[in-house]
Amino acid sequence: MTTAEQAQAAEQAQAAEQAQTGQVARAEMVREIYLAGIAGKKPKLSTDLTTLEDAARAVMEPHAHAYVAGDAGTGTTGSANREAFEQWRLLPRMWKGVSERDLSVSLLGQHLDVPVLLAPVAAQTVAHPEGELASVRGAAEVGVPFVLSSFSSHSMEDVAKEAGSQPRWYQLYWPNDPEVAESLVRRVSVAGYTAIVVTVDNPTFGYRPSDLDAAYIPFVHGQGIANFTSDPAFQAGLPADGGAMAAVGHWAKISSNPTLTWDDLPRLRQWTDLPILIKGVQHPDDARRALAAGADGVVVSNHGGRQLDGGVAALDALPAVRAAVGPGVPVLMDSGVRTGTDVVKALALGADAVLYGRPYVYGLALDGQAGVEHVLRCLLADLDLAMTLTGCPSIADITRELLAPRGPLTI
Ligand SMILES: Cc1cc2nc3c(=O)[nH]c(=O)nc-3n(C[C@H](O)[C@H](O)[C@H](O)COP(=O)(O)O)c2cc1C
Ligand SMILES: CCCCCCC(=O)C(=O)O
Repeated sequence: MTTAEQAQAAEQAQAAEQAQTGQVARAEMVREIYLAGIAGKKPKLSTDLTTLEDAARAVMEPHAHAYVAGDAGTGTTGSANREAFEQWRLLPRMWKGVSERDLSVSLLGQHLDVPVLLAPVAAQTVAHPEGELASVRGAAEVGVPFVLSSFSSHSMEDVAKEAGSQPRWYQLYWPNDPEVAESLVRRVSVAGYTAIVVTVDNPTFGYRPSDLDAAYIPFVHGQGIANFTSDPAFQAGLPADGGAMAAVGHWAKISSNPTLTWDDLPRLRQWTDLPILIKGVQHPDDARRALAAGADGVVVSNHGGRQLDGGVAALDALPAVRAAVGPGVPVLMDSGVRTGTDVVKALALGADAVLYGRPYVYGLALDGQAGVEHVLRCLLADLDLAMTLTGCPSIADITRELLAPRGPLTI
């Protein structure tokens, strides 16, 4: 071996050792909340999600809680999302050597410590004054990547400064103004975001009785429009003497875009080299069309049941979408994911990773950054334990064989 080869081998050995140590440290961190509980240390916030949501409801302004919790119409899509997870049971396997678990995945060429990202949630200052700044810090602390909503309360640049080294992605609501759309997209890469998630299930706001009864949506009150008010192309379209209300009015005019078709996607490609995921896909043909139009992957989602009432559960749509796009294409899912075992079920049915939505907003409302961290630690501890108990030392071990439909086994 030459000296150069020896040095390279030593470097590789060191990198492998560091990865191993990092992995073990992560597993310990993930389990911290569980081990603390067993050791008799009471957590500040509940580790039970229903209790946590009740506590959040008690501290949040009623209209803010209505906005976060709200579903479309009679809530049947929201209920279907949860029922779909209940239809499946885990069938664990024993003696699979699970003393160490590796929760990491590789997606779009990026290393993710865990197969969970924070879902884009608009206007987070309704839950806590620090909004997305606290959420992204909490996520970074536990190694969870963040997807920032187009309609965030803080600008993408300000959020980026708080994000640490975890990957951050940007969710795009493609505005009905080409100059603003292009300007936003170009800012995304400059601010260090590493993927764009284009949401397609929102050509208009859903029919949400809780918001209508409370006569409240955050944007009308100037919350959730920071990416626009900080944008030069948006500012150029404002009347000179307009003031804050003019910004809200202009935002309302361009923020939703029912004109879009799949033929528009190549235009986005001209503005960015970043990978593009399409969020809100439910029909397998739409997944195929998204890829044909230039997308790199899809997010199976019904927006947490907030858009269309009476829709299919996202988990029920997932296997057909996976089958349509084939094994190598990134497929994420959200809508109804609440626990570590839900994550295992989604992965077993074809997702590469999940987006986690409302629960972290409840953590944010209860205790800012620490609340988000708490909720994520609970989820990841539960996921780590679920992998241990089902016999999965790595994410690749989570396969369809782990699942059985409710009822007697037919194996
Ligand atoms: C308060 C709230 C605001 C949301 N804002 C956005 C948004 O700006 N962009 C987007 O793509 N999805 C948005 N979503 C949808 C989430 O990204 C995700 O699809 C949904 O929360 C998943 O459902 P779950 O929270 O019930 O699991 C929002 C969801 C909530 C609850
Ligand atoms: C016209 C689209 C408004 C979307 C608001 C943010 C969102 O996705 C949600 O509340 O859900």
